Amino acid sequence: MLTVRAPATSANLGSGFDVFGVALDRPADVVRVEKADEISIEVTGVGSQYIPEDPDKNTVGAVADALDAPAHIEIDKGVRPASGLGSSAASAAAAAVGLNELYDRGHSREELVPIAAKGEAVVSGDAHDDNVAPSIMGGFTIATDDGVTKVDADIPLVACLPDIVVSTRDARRVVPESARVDQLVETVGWAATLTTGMHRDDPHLVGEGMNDTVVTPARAELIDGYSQVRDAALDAGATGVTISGAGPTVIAACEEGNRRSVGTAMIDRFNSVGVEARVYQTEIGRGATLF
Ligand SMILES: Nc1ncnc2c1ncn2[C@@H]1O[C@H](COP(=O)(O)OP(=O)(O)OP(=O)(O)O)[C@@H](O)[C@H]1O
Ligand SMILES: N[C@@H](CCO)C(=O)O
Repeated sequence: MLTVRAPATSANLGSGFDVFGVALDRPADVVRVEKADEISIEVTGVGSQYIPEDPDKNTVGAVADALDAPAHIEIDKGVRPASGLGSSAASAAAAAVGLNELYDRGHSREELVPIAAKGEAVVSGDAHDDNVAPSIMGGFTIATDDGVTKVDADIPLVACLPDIVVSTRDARRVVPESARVDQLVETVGWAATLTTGMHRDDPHLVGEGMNDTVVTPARAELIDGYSQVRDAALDAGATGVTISGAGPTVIAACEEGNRRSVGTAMIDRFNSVGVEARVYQTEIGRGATLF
């Protein structure tokens, strides 16, 4: 039996819709894989009551199929489903790394990204790579059809998860079908600024690059209190704030010493609009770890 820990991730980061992602130091899923004649799945942990054990409906089933690697797969969820923290991707990433090793398939970490993304297609109808790439490879990742570029970056982050459920499938329905040229121009500027910030470990450039006038405003409507929470985080010293993945988690970049005050401000503001929330004081972390 092999054990793999794969981290939560935050996709998009505002200006990088379906492209940018970061691995978070915490929380994480822990997945155990053991060779078997057919695929079977057991799920425990946070939100496990909402996660199907049917291999056709769980992200890890699609990964085992793609690797032709039948196994008994135990998933201990640390990442709540429908959180915007890449919950479905963390399990898929862990399964891809574990089954690749168990069956000695010889794929590189980068080659495992599109394989793990097949699991994402099962739950959201779309095989986007922006959560599985950082969960497998760690750091800040730029995932395109041409492959994954990874930057090891050190940026303090606060992820605030409200007690609201937003499925990726629903959040993709509100994404606008088109954008104006002036919006494309500003998005390119922000994306370039964010990428430079990651290279320089500069939370101010990263925060500025987390802006977005195309997808985030449409999705903000799905999260009660989003704009108030964003303002509160910025007032408390966050350098940038946006929706994490498809939401409802709200993610803030900040300086090392500001994580606690930013997190407290975000929770308080969600509470003030009647929404319970919890906070992860975290940072950009490593990819899936095999034990
Ligand atoms: N192994 C798994 N872990 C978590 N959710 C799973 C898994 N397999 C299937 N699902 C289903 O996927 C859905 C959650 O995935 P979804 O992409 O909506 O959330 P997320 O992964 O937290 O968000 P995001 O991709 O925005 O970060 C739930 O309906 C859940 O039942
Ligand atoms: N890029 C994806 C991430 C969520 O899985 C989205 O925002 O829909």
